[in-house]
Amino acid sequence: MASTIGEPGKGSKSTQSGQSGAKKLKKTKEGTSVEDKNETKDDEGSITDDIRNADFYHGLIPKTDAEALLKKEGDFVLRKTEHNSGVIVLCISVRTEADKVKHFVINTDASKSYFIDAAHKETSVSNLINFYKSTKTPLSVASNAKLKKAIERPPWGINHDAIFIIKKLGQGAFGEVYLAEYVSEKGREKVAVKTMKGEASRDARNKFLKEARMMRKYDHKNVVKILGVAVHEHPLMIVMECCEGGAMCSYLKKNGKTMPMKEKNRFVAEAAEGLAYLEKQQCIHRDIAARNCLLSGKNNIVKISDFGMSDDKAILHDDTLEKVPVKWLAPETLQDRIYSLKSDVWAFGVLVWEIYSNGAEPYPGLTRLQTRAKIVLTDYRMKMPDDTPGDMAKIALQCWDKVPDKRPAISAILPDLKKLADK
Ligand SMILES: Nc1ncnc2c1ncn2[C@@H]1O[C@H](COP(=O)(O)OP(=O)(O)OP(=O)(O)O)[C@@H](O)[C@H]1O
Repeated sequence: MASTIGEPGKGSKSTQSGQSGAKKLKKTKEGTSVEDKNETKDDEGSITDDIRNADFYHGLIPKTDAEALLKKEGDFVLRKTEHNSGVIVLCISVRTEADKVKHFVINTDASKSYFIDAAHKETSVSNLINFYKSTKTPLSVASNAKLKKAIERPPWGINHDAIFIIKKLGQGAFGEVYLAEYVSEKGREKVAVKTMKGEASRDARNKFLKEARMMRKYDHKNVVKILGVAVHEHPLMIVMECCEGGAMCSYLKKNGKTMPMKEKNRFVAEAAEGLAYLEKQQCIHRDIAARNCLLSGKNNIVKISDFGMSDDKAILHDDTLEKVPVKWLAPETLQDRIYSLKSDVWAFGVLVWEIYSNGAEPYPGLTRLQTRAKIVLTDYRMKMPDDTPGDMAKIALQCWDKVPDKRPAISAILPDLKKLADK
C-alpha cells in the first residue's frame, strides 16, 4: 500500500536522508560553505545527482509552499520532509482530481529499491517517477493521484552553490546572519543570508520558512527584499538584500547624539512609509522596533526587516507570548495577547521614541515586568525626549491611545511625517 505523510509504509524503510546535524559555514571556491558533509553523504544515498539537479526537486520546502505551486490536477513536485521526528524522507506531492494535495513517501528496501507501493519497485527515484508519469498509474487507488506535470523550482529557489559566504553580520533567532555573494544569471551581488541551524525541529523550520513566505509577498523600497531561499541542503538559508548599515538601534546608539534632527525625522518618515505599505497589505509585523529597521546604501535608507513573527490575519490571538518584546507591546497585547495592525501602530510610537532618544532602551530604569504593570494598571506613557519636534511627539502619543481603534492608521499620519522630514 502506498503511504502518504503521516502513515508510513509498514515493513519498509523510507528514503531517509538523516537528521540534520549542526554544520559550520566555511568559504569554498564552489560556493556552499558547509564544513560537516556527513548529512549530505546521507542524502546521497537516496538523492542522487539526477534528482538533486532535477528542476522538480524542491528540497526541504514546507508543505504550504509545495501546495501553492501545484495548481492543476497531476501537477507534482519531489521534496524532502520530516516524516517522523528526526527522520527526513523524500516525498512526492501531487494535486489530485479531488483538488487535494496528497504527499506520498518514497520508501526503500534492503536491496536499495525505491517504491511508493511495494507492488512496483524501481532502482532509482527518477525511474520510479518516470514509471508513474509515463504509465499514468495512480500513486494510490484511493486518491487516484496521477503524475502529469513536474513543476519546476520557482525563481525563489536558490542553490547553495550560488552562495559564497563572506563574513558574519549578526545573530538571528535560528542561526547566524552572513554577508555573502550571490551568483545568478544577473551577475554577482552582495546579499545577506539568514541561516537556520541544522538540528532545528520541524516547527522551527516551518517558522523560519514562514518568514521567507511572508517576505516574498512584499516589494517596497522601505521593506527588506527577499531574493529567495536555499532549502536543498543544510543550513537552510533565506537570501535577502543586504543592508550594510546594520540595525538602526546600533546606528542610533553610535551616532544619535551628533545626528542632524532632519535625519532622525527622515528615519521616522521612512519607517512609516514601509509600515504604511505593510498596513495596506494587511501584514501585522508584530516586532516593529529600531532593532528591526535596517539601514541600506550610502544614504542609510530605512528598511523594515525581521518578519519572523509577522502574519497576514486581520487580528491574531497568540497564546504563547513567548520571548515577546514587552516594551514594544500595546496594552491589549500585554493583557489579552491580541495583535492587530493597531498594535503595530503602538510599536511604531515606541520606535519614534527610540529614534529621538538615540537608541536608548524604552521605559528606562523599568524591568519588563514593571513596564507591563505600569502600562496595564496605571495607563503609564513614556515622556518623549526633550528635543523631539512637537508635532512628532503629538503623533507618537496618538499611537499610544489605549483604545486600538482610536490610534491612527500609519497611512493617515504618513503625509504629516513626510512633511516634517522635508522641513
Ligand atoms: N538584510 C540584512 N542586511 C544586513 N544585516 C542583516 C540583515 N538581516 C539581518 N541582519 C543582521 O542580523 C541580525 C539578526 O537578524 P534578525 O533580527 O532579522 O534575526 P532574527 O532571527 O529575526 O532574530 P530575532 O528574532 O532575535 O530578532 C540583525 O540585527 C542584523 O544585524
